Amino acid sequence: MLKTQDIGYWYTNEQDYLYKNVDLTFDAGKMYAILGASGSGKTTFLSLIAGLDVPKEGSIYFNDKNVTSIGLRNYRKNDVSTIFQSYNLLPYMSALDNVLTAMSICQTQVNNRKEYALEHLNKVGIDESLATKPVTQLSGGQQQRVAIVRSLCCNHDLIVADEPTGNLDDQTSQDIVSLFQKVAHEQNKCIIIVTHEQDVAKKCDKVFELKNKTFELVK
Ligand SMILES: Nc1ncnc2c1ncn2[C@@H]1O[C@H](COP(=O)(O)OP(=O)(O)OP(=O)(O)O)[C@@H](O)[C@H]1O
Repeated sequence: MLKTQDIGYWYTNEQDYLYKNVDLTFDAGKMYAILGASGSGKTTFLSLIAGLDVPKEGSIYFNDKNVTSIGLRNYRKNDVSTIFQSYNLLPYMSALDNVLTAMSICQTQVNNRKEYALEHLNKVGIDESLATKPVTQLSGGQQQRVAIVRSLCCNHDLIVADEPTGNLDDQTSQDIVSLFQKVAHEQNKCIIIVTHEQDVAKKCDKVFELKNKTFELVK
């Protein structure tokens, strides 16, 4: 589904590159973790595969098409959903409206978008009364769950998530990871998670560790 071919990235000087010649393949129906020390470049890598930035070298292919020929905007709208560390919810809207707005932009094909969104919010413990409050009145962990539901409701084939369980208690974190697992395996999606948590990585089908500027397959 997703392939990186010889990609390299650096911010200011090429000599200070984060990585070079990265050739990785991510398949549909699998959940991946990316581990690595703070500052190693995990978030940067997610922004490349999410089409938010472009590599300095090499190319990224989604279903054998170069994402630059798909067009980054089309790629983000139709193919990939991103869960950001900082949630990036629209603060003046309710949780439900955040999800519905994303579904409308992505043109999610379901019979009743509101019912679908509420059902998915419910699955992660956000009931209708919470879902209709301004999202800024929700706790950090609740907002994180709204951001996760927003990405799942777009029904894109690729979901990338930056520390999606960083703000959640153990039980909620396990529930979210199980939900991701189910979505990957039963709906044939590809899910790529940046995480510091070994427990999360253990539940993934494959794990890459970013170390010494190289991605190593450790599981
Ligand atoms: N916009 C930027 N301009 C210059 N350098 C940057 C920029 N963003 C990140 N960096 C640097 O690039 C390196 C990789 O950052 P990145 O956020 O990708 O790491 P990370 O592995 O996700 O870290 P963490 O686990 O702490 O979130 C860091 O040294 C960071 O300081």
